[in-house]
Amino acid sequence: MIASVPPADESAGTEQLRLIRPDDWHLHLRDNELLAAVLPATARCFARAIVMPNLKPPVTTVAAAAAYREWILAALPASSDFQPLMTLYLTEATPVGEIEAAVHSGFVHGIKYYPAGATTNSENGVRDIRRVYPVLAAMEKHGLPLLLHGEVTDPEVDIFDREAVFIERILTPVLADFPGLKVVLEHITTAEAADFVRGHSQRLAATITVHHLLHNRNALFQGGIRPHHYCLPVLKRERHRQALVAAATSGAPEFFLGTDSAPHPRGQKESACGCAGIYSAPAAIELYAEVFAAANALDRLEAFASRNGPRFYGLPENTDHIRLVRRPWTMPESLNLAGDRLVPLRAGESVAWSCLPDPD
Ligand SMILES: NC(=O)N[C@@H](CC(=O)O)C(=O)O
Ligand SMILES: [Zn+2]
Ligand SMILES: [Zn+2]
Repeated sequence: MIASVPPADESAGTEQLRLIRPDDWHLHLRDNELLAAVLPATARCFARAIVMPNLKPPVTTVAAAAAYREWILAALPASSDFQPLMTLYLTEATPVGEIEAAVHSGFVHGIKYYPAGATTNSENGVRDIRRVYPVLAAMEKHGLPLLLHGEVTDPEVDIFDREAVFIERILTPVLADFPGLKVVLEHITTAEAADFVRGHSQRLAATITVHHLLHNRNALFQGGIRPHHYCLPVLKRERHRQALVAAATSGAPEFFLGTDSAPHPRGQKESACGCAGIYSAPAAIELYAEVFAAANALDRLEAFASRNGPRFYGLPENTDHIRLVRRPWTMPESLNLAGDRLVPLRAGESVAWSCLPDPD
């Protein structure tokens, strides 16, 4: 929880923004102590979140997603009406019948594709996309979106090119073979990805994280190695960051907010082989506001954060609001986690905006 948000200041002149309450269309909530530690940070501002299924073991069935959903609901603060939107982890053994069950469940909103070995807990992911073609056909038929971690794992491909090569080798053929399939290219990191998504906007969308909007790859090596800025897909060069800011702040409906907030205990980040993932939830909407303010596009933040996502997923917009006030506060150096600590994005530094509930 954020202890350091100052009390509301009604003084004239403080810049304020009222937004339809936003949603997070790409989130890692984890389980056990981590779930309890991180859930309030998201629920304080976001109404809903697409919850990623890369637990150990992965959430591969509707029954497992139902149990995980109950677990999340039970871990919420009593006053919260936050809604987890569940996903299933696609494996080469996922039966077509699971897709029908997912559609009928009413709480599964997408199927997550991890190329095996591409990222955290992706060992059970897909090695050969052709093996899941019958499942993709069922998703196309039922209108259930495919959510992609869009990086190839071919060790011959440079890590900075893995997203662009994924678009060429996997995404392009999948879109051609399943012309009615709805697809989200998750956490895009390159100008090429933004251009590609723009060119297929009827049925292809993309989430954009706040860390890819704020930072380029220099942030990984600022005065020394910075494990808390390591995530996948890895941060790219400045021209890509600028292209992502242009896409997010354009208001175009195919781009929407997905934090990819991905907490790992400090001990697993500050390590000789540290985990990939940036924990951004404690200041997510506030940091997006910084990005939009810097681009002179605060009037487009509501489209990106609150309207484009529900429209793509076929869900209603939220009816309540939040208030963002330009009032700085300091993010703690680290946050509580049973037996360890969590180091959030912007640790020990100032965040320009504060998020408050709207009184209405
Ligand atoms: N983004 C990351 O760097 N890590 C994510 C997995 C993912 O979204 O690829 C995680 O679960 O830790
Ligand atoms: Zn991913
Ligand atoms: Zn993720």
